[in-house]
Amino acid sequence: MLSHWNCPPDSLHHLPVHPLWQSPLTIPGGTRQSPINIQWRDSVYDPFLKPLKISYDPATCLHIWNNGYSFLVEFDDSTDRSIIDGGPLENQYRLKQFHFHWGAINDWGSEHTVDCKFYPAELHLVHWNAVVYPTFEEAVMEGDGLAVIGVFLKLGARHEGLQTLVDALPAVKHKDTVIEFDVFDPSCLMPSCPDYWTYAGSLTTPPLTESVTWIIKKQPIEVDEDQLEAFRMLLFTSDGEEEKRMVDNFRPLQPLMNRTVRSSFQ
Ligand SMILES: CCc1cc2c(cc1OS(N)(=O)=O)CC[C@@H]1[C@@H]2CC[C@]2(C)[C@@H](O)CC[C@@H]12
Ligand SMILES: [Zn+2]
Repeated sequence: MLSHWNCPPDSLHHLPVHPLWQSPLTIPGGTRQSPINIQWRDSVYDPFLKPLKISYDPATCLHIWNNGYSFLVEFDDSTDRSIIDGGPLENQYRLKQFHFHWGAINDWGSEHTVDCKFYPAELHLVHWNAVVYPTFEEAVMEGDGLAVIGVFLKLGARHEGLQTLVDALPAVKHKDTVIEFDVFDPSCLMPSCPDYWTYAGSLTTPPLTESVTWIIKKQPIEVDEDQLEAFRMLLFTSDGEEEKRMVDNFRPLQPLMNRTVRSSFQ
């Protein structure tokens, strides 16, 4: 029996459901929810898709914030110094923040799957359409408001660029802690291969708005076990509360409905 999002029922493991998702999992009338399973053979090559252009200024990095759901590395988005352009996008989009989703163990953790395969973690770089909308909060509510680049993390060699971020994580162990983090170039987290899938979707955390053009890189980046363990020692809980490890902070797969996933590669 294939579930409505065409992945076989999760017979081996009963995937954990984060408390945030124990409430109603669906948005009434939602037709373009995320994450989804990307069935490689069903994706459609689109020769008109352009290469994705990424230009980030490391000096726009501001701080790391544990918001009780993930840790966000936030950027100064008051100018067009860190932007993406091209790809499936009509405008350039400004980098606002990046964050990750991961599992308690390496068998799962990513939000998107490829042919029903989970990766241990997934990086999201959140950008907004400052050409058309005056603020990020307004762009969050619009169909072409956001563009999120997704990069899968797989277990392998230590990622030197990620290590500077990993070394800072103990300082944001608890929910609502923030530390200054003022130089970081997220381009170092991009895989070398330019290939990507793209589809129209949503935020995977509240407000779950259907405002995201997703750009999912085909090639994962490699990180080592110690780096994944560093993510898992963060807490969902504030200082003084009973400790709950920040793990399994990914939303369950959502139905594809009437959508096509396009690929930039054949
Ligand atoms: C980490 C998952 C996360 C948090 C947030 C967004 C997006 C997020 O990840 S995801 N997977 O791209 O959906 C976009 C909306 C953001 C929110 C962080 C908190 C806010 C910035 C609010 O203060 C106002 C808009 C909110
Ligand atoms: Zn995310």
